[in-house]
Amino acid sequence: MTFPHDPPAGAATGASRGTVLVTGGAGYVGSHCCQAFVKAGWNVVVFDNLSRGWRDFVRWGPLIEGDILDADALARAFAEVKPDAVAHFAALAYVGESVDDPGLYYRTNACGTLNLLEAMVAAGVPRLVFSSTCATYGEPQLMPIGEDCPQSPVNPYGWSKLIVERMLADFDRAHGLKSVALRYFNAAGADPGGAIGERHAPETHLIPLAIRAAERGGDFALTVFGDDFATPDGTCIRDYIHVADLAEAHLAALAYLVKGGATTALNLGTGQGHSVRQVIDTVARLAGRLVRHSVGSRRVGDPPELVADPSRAAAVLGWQARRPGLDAILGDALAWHERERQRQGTAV
Ligand SMILES: NC(=O)c1ccc[n+]([C@@H]2O[C@H](COP(=O)([O-])OP(=O)(O)OC[C@H]3O[C@@H](n4cnc5c(N)ncnc54)[C@H](O)[C@@H]3O)[C@@H](O)[C@H]2O)c1
Ligand SMILES: O=c1ccn([C@@H]2O[C@H](COP(=O)(O)OP(=O)(O)O[C@H]3O[C@H](CO)[C@@H](O)[C@H](O)[C@H]3O)[C@@H](O)[C@H]2O)c(=O)[nH]1
Repeated sequence: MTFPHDPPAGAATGASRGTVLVTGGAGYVGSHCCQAFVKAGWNVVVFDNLSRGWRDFVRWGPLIEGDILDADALARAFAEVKPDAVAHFAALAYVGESVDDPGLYYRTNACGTLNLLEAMVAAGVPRLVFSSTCATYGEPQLMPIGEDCPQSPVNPYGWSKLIVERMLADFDRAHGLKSVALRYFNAAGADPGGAIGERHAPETHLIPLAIRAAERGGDFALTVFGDDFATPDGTCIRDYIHVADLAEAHLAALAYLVKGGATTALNLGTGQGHSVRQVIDTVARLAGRLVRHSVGSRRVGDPPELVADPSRAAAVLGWQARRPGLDAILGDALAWHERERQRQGTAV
């Protein structure tokens, strides 16, 4: 495989580091990464079908409206953009939906990514940063979770991402395509500058829903999915990682690949776990309002605790979360949701 689009030696120190094609760049994590890439001197072009993304989140480069299931559209995008690297966020990411409609998830996340990898090989683009997930670990017994923990997903979403990790190893062996699979724990928070934030429709994630319960008072109540887990307060524990920290890790991963780094997979988390109750209490304290909630039954497939050991990402990328702790994450999330509420003129 030849790599006609390699940036010239020294490009990394010049005005532009090159161009990143960002699939899923109109979504939550992808848009924050576009912002960080451009700030660091990369050009970005977003490739997104807007099925779950937002046109107003595409602010740092042009949008090519296209589907990763459309191999011809991908080929055209590579011919036009000639990217130096790809950051691949485009995927479907609702665990429950993946259980109900596994075909949709294997098609989009696995077949779509296969199309992307084949387009990269055909176009000679040698490096990829991929959004993987801690859902590939399933329900590990030992905390914190290191990268060598056995990967045994418990839902089709997790399997669809693990299959891609397998593809990445094979595409490196066969074609020399180098990649970093970043296994995020729970992405959370919003751009500290307030330009963009977490917007999913429908919204199923804990933090936006807890904020909605605080903002809407009597109108909406959060359901806590179980308080009988074997955790200190009975509710599930997750490792919430600020989306701006995720963006910095993506930048570090690009730099690592540009320097010739080997294909690898890394956890992105803070190493600290927080329970659902801690999230609710912190939102209530920061918002100065009650978070109306009731306790419901467990959600199928929710492990009691998922906390990262992020030490390998520190060693390989020189990265660590700079905004750990719920106050920083929830403070930025609250500020963004307040802006959204004002923008829409209604509660979100
Ligand atoms: N949010 C999290 O906590 C989290 C955690 C671990 C991993 N991830 C992964 O990170 C990535 C981004 O997650 P997110 O929360 O920003 O999701 P998101 O839904 O906000 O963004 C996904 C983007 O991909 C686009 N997309 C979906 N299918 C597409 C297709 N067939 N062709 C082109 N574009 C398509 C959507 O329109 C959307 O803009 C996903 O791959 C997800 O699996 C997210
Ligand atoms: O209405 C709600 C929503 C969530 N939770 C709980 O809150 C925690 C976090 O849930 P959520 O915000 O839905 O995130 P996850 O289900 O953990 O999934 C996210 O984090 C995963 C990695 O952990 C990623 O793979 C997924 O893409 C991403 O959506 C879990 O314990 C849920 O049981 C509730 O109690 N009530």
